[in-house]
Amino acid sequence: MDIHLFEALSSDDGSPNSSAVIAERTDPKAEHSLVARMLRHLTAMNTVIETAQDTYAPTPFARAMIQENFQSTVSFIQDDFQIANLKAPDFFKENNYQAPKSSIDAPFQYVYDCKGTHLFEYFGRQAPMMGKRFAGMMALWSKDRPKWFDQGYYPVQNRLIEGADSGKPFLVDVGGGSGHDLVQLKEAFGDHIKGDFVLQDRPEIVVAIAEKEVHADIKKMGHDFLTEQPVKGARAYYLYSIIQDWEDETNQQILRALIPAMRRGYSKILINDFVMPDQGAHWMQTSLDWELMVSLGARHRTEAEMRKMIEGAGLKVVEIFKHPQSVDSLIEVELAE
Ligand SMILES: C[S@@+](CC[C@H](N)C(=O)[O-])C[C@H]1O[C@@H](n2cnc3c(N)ncnc32)[C@H](O)[C@@H]1O
Repeated sequence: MDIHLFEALSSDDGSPNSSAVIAERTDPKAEHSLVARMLRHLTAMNTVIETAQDTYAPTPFARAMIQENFQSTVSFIQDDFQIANLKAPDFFKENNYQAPKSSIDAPFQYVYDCKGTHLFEYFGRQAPMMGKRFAGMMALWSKDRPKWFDQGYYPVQNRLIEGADSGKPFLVDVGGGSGHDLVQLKEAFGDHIKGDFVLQDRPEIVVAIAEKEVHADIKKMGHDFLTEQPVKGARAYYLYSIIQDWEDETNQQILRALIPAMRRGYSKILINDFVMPDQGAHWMQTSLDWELMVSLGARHRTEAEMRKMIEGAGLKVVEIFKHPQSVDSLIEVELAE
């Protein structure tokens, strides 16, 4: 990425070129023999197609690598995060092989020498561009997987759109990152939904999200979700990949902060998260569970653990929805009786 190899490969609209031509187009310009070796390896990895001897064309994946979110994802995983995985054994050794119990004392903090600072605070205080790369990765993570509002998953029409007051906030994406979810929901339902869409995140993340990335009519708002929700009476408060990031006490604080804003019998909280099965977890769940431990000292929960945590915050689980081709769950929550 540093030498813009994927851009060089995809110039000429992806027509095949020799390694010499591709090397000539890298920026900063890399030595031909280095680029040729990269291309040979990328071919072996099925990222590039060798159409003839020493002649290369990009695959759709290589072309996608030009997009900002793909580049953010690779940079975050490779440059920012991989080091925490590599050093995790040292962290475990120093901590007598105990699993991290706190989100401010995990392998990430060990590596970045920031014990006492949560990953998201670290982004805000010391590394806003790391935070932006992280948000790009989250946007890519949800791409081309079933969306919570797709057919066969959560019945948005019946459960949210019907009965929604026009002119009132429709959905608040709490800790919504780059806003990809709201953008896609808006694209899927268009004018069907009358109320406002609100994207909330930490102020530095909201500032870092470029205007072009979210529709102008999605309101953007810096808000700390540990404090009382300022948007009152929305149809839904949506939490995607939020609950998985924190320990139970903090999650209950996040959920309780929504309660004063909720209208009884009308407002819902929608939690989009992995719910770990009691047996036979999918590798996507187990590997993300590991990443959560390394970066946030956090974990995925089983259904029983989720219910206990949600009910302990003074709320009730109405129903848990799953998509047949996905390992995510959408938990619909309302105020307790
Ligand atoms: C795992 S990401 C999920 C982002 C988004 N929901 C998505 O799925 O792409 C967690 C998000 O929570 C945000 N966040 C962390 N602490 C926060 C706080 N105290 N208040 C508001 N947002 C916060 C982070 O900035 C980040 O965007």
